[in-house]
Amino acid sequence: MTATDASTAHAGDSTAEAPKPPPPPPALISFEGKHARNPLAGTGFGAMCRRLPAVLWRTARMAWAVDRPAVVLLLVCQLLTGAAAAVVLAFTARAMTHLLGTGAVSERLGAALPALVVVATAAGLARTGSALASYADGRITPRLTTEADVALVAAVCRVEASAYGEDGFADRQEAAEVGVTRTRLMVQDAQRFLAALVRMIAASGVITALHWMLLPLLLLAVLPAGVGAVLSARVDYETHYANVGDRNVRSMMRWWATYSRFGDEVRANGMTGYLGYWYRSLSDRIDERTLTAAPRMLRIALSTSALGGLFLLATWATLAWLATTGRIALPVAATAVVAVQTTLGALSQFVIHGAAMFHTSLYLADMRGFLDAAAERAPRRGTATIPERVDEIRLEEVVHRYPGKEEPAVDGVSLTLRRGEILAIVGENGSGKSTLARLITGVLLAEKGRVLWDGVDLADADPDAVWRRTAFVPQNFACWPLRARENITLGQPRTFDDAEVWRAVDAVGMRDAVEKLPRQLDTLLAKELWGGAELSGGQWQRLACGRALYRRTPLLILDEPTSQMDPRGERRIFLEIKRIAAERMTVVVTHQLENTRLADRIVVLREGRVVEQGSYDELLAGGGLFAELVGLAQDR
Ligand SMILES: Nc1ncnc2c1ncn2[C@@H]1O[C@H](COP(=O)(O)OP(=O)(O)OP(=O)(O)O)[C@@H](O)[C@H]1O
Repeated sequence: MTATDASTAHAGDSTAEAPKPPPPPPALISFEGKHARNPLAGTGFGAMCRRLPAVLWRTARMAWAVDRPAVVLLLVCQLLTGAAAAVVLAFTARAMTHLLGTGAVSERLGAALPALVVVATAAGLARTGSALASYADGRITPRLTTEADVALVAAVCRVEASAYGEDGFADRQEAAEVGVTRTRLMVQDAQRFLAALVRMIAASGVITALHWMLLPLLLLAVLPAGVGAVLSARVDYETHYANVGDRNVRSMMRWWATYSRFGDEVRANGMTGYLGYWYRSLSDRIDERTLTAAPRMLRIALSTSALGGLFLLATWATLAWLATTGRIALPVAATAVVAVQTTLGALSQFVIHGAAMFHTSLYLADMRGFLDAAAERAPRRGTATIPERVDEIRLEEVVHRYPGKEEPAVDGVSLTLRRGEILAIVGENGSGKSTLARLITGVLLAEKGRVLWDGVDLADADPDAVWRRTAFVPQNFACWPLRARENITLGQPRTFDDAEVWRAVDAVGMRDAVEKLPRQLDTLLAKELWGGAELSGGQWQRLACGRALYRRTPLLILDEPTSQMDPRGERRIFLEIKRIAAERMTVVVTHQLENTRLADRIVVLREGRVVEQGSYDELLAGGGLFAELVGLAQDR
């Protein structure tokens, strides 16, 4: 995917008189990756129809997995409704024969009565069956949607971190999200399609018994509507597909623009107007594509309706001809009128719901495709386990290049970290520090070279075993909308009481702040939630450090852990790191070079390579990049 700013104008002059450039419209997003191939491109009508049995089968399997009794109830009800429809039609015909026959009215009514009773009973059964089928659908659908949603979230959480950087991954995820919301229509569509199918078979049998010519004509009358519905679904999906990228960026922007955490930036920088303009411009662009499709939809609807109407006219004309030429008796002709209406209704429902199923299946295919793609990107590294106590991490000529980048972010780094050691990683912005931290933890795998934990290559190790032994504070940590307790334990408590949690809270100097929360450790840390509370930026960072300390793992790795902290908090964290260092390997990435005094060794990165390493004093005396950076920091 490429994004190009439609305008690169800059506001150069802030005086009121000077002309200002207009606000730039949203970036144009165009697909160039292989994922951009519309799955419908080159698919013919026949191929589209052949999808239906597969969709039905998959729906049935998914529904069966969530609620078997409801599926059985649904199927039984469909059969019952269909059979009842056939009985209604057949006995209506019988009643008609009596009612339109010869003899006194009372005699004719009397003769027709048994058939009318059967019609009423069957109609009642059909209604009951239909209500029960809706009930079964109501039981299956919410759980089916939840299953799909949970599967999607789990799949995304499981993929290798490198997948996020793949071209189009986020757009495919967005398309899959639409698939999840469409899951709610899946059972309904399938149920209505099946109901119409059963009714159609029943009605076709009855109408064929009246005269063989009627059914083919009715089929011809309905077929254009079916073709039209499928073609319209195709156009609708094409529009949806063209809008995926824009919709994705719009929903991202919507979140950033409306999230309270970023509200100050939006207001105090006067961004509200631009955000509103941007949002509307992008929405207009999406609408424009949708509106472009409208005339195509109209053409399809008009032409297929006209064709269908012609065939329907032919059906009625044939019926009139059969009756007037005496080829069928008058009572049979009257029954045929009812039968034609019923069969027409059943056939129309059949094609309309068939098309709806096809339509839904397109979105579900996106979801399925994404889940398959995510499964392919799940870690497949091997099953080698890591010892409980890790004594050494060794990097051998490690190289990592992000997708689409010319230069590697980490370029041939070799270093060894031993238990009890504190390693500081420093360097200018973009020199590869965070990437190196991600490689040490195995969140990223080396493209070349090896990362060995006690001799086990992370490329062959079970990632869960590695991450059970890791405590990582990334540069961009999350402010979880969980209780304060879970923000420390991350839902992985080590003890049954809170003693360890308070110990971690104390270690980062947060006891006062947590005790002042309305429900202490039970307080939800999200002020948007009822009863929730908010922390300051530095307090959040202290909490993030607290959870890493709580884990007590062989590797503690902190990427800019104190950038928002006051000097007291910063000192406290570093003293704690030093205090517990003997039991583990510690890596600290920092721009606060004074803090590196506590490290046993400092590694200086430049353009992904280690250019210096040694103790604080050695590097300062060396007069290299480190000494220069320290000088710049002191010169501020
Ligand atoms: N997810 C990513 N996808 C693509 N490129 C990335 C990604 N993360 C980082 N990079 C690139 O890799 C290089 C190294 O980035 P890295 O974040 O490791 O630097 P850093 O030394 O931690 O920088 P800083 O001091 O600003 O945090 C940079 O050129 C950056 O643009």
